[in-house]
Amino acid sequence: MKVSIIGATGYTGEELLRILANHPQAEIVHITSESQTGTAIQSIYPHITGFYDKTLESMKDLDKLADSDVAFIALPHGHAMEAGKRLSAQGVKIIDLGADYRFRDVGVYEQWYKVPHTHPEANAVYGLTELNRDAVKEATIVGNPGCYTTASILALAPLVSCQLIELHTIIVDAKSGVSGAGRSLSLGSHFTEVFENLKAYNIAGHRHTPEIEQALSLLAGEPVILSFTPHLVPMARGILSTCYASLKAGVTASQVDEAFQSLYQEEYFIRLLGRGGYPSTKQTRGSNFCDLGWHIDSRTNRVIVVSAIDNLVKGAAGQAVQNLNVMFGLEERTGLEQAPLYP
Ligand SMILES: NC(=O)C1=CN([C@@H]2O[C@H](COP(=O)(O)OP(=O)(O)OC[C@H]3O[C@@H](n4cnc5c(N)ncnc54)[C@H](OP(=O)(O)O)[C@@H]3O)[C@@H](O)[C@H]2O)C=CC1
Ligand SMILES: CC(=O)N[C@@H](CCC(=O)OP(=O)(O)O)C(=O)O
Repeated sequence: MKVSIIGATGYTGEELLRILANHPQAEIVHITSESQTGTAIQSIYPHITGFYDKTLESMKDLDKLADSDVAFIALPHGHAMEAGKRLSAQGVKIIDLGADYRFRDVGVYEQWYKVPHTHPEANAVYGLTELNRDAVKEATIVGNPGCYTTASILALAPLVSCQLIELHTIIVDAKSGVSGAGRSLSLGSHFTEVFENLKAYNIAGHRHTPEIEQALSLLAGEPVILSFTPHLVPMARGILSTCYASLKAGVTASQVDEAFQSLYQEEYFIRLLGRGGYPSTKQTRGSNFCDLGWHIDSRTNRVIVVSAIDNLVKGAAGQAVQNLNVMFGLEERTGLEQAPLYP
């Protein structure tokens, strides 16, 4: 299978290379960068072996990439649509790691991302694999989910689909490592700003809010709106999402347990730590696992679900490769079975 990566110099591009180096069916044919065209990838990311002969090409000559079976796009939002449109018209399957193909209603995308959608006819599938596997199988364009959204939707999906919670009470409180902001330099991700610091940002306005709401609304069969607060933590990788909701009257702890078991017991990448479980980012670091633990607070009648992922793996490149495997009829775990890196 011929694979290209558009935007290979960023963190998620790097992570795709790291994972695909161990994927027996993937042959990397093109990798692109605009700032470092002509540079060998080995000189940028010497820790990855397996691609010593690969040099970064420009995506300006996009038609050259048409010999690929599939292209991963790992660009900032707003930049995937032109490549997606042109390459998919030439029969190349697309997996976009950014936000351009995540929304069913392009009006919602335009409202939150402040960019016109130039490929509204794409018929893209939202690539949260565990919830959308059948559609991903048939997809030609996949909008790979965001990192906070993957952790949060997987945490809340059992409760919403089994109708166990009051939908208007959902609160998502999530923390991310700094690689979630990408590799380019900015004041907010500067070492002295982040080290020994913990802060919330984009309260009541983060762009992952409508993405979580879209997925949960589809599961609920009615509109869901919720509060989402992201935080930046001084670590390189990892997302911990703590999700709260009020239980509907009469819902028991064992109904909550059953909801998680019935949705996820067959899912290799979802590890249920059970009622009373405490997921942590280090237990998933470098892996495609999502760990879930849930608690019932009988004093407040709330359920609290804790979810941990690696933002660059299950939150981006790992899930993208999981989707690649589903789209091409491969065993879903191919290239993704590495254990978390601990401690
Ligand atoms: N980091 C994370 O944890 C996650 C990221 N994502 C999404 O994945 C996408 C990539 O993220 P990430 O790898 O972190 O980002 P980085 O900032 O690390 O990398 C961005 C990449 O895009 C290229 N690029 C930047 N600006 C432009 C431009 N104007 N035109 C063309 N290429 C450009 C860069 O290449 P060069 O400058 O060399 O040309 C680089 O390869 C984003 O949409 C992000 O939101 C999704 C889930 C998680
Ligand atoms: C720590 C940090 O800055 N994280 C990023 C989320 C990265 C991401 O997944 O954003 P997309 O939806 O654009 O893919 C943020 O909050 O914007």
